[in-house]
Amino acid sequence: MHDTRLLPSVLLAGCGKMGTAMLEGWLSQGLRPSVILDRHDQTLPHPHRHIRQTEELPADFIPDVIVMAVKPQTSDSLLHQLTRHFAGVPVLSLMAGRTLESLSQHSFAHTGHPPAIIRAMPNTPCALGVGMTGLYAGPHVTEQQKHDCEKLAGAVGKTIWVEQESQMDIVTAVSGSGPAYVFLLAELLEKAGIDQGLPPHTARELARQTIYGAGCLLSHSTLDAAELRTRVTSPGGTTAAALNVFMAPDAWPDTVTKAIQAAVSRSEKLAS
Ligand SMILES: NC(=O)C1=CN([C@@H]2O[C@H](COP(=O)(O)OP(=O)(O)OC[C@H]3O[C@@H](n4cnc5c(N)ncnc54)[C@H](O)[C@@H]3O)[C@@H](O)[C@H]2O)C=CC1
Ligand SMILES: O=C(O)[C@@H]1CCC=N1
Repeated sequence: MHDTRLLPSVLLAGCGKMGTAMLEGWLSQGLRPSVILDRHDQTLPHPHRHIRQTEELPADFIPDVIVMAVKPQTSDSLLHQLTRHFAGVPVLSLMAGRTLESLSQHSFAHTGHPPAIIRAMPNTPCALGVGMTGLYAGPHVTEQQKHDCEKLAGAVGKTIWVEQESQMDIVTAVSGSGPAYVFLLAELLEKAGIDQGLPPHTARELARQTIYGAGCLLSHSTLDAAELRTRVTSPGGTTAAALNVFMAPDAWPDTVTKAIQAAVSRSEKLAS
């Protein structure tokens, strides 16, 4: 009998930046005995096991969910081997851009089972339990399989289901890649503070804590982001002076639109 207080067991294929972020959160919550497959060494608490290649899969192990967290460009042969080995086990694919159609080609074709694939697009704040994961379920997924995948994603942050697969490209561009945009803002704020004459450690502390504090305010407030912005902006004051630069039509509004379009378009290309 499974311990229902624990998260579903996983075969986590790929434990790099994203796989590690999810795994850290899962381990801190309690995970049924799982296997992590990665070429690189991993230190795991008992009873979880690390293997370097599929040939080392323990004979007594059947996961509740196969989690694919390798690069989308290099996943095909691994997916092929794993879905042959674990026929009928659902696949939770974290891979940007890989569509159900392209994943299906490399999965259950040989087993006679229809592919049970759920796509998920998490982000690295999952490591601290404050991630955001968009989810999309394919047609052959049972309610129990959806529930297991949502439990895994929900253990490391918020989850949201999208109704059309094409929307996963937009989720990827907005929240999957999103932390990188915020880290870039932190870098640029820190640099600007130094350029204006602050000591580096002071500029770093100001930039980081400001982004953290603004993120907490957004998370706890029911107000629109625009209203929170307005509450910082005194008429004729310092914020207005900076926002006049940021909000010029060819500045942030245009740049953010173009950047998100570029990410969506890259996600679409990764499908082929
Ligand atoms: N990094 C991020 O913020 C996010 C990444 N993703 C998705 O997660 C996936 C992984 O991305 P990252 O973690 O950034 O990449 P990564 O390169 O850090 O991790 C991939 C891991 O897979 C392992 N690996 C690859 N092929 C293997 C094989 N055949 N056998 C054993 N181990 C193998 C590598 O050793 C590496 O540790 C990608 O598909 C990406 O689209 C999704 C959301 C966010
Ligand atoms: O850059 C990438 O392709 C992955 C997907 C979202 C975040 N990292």
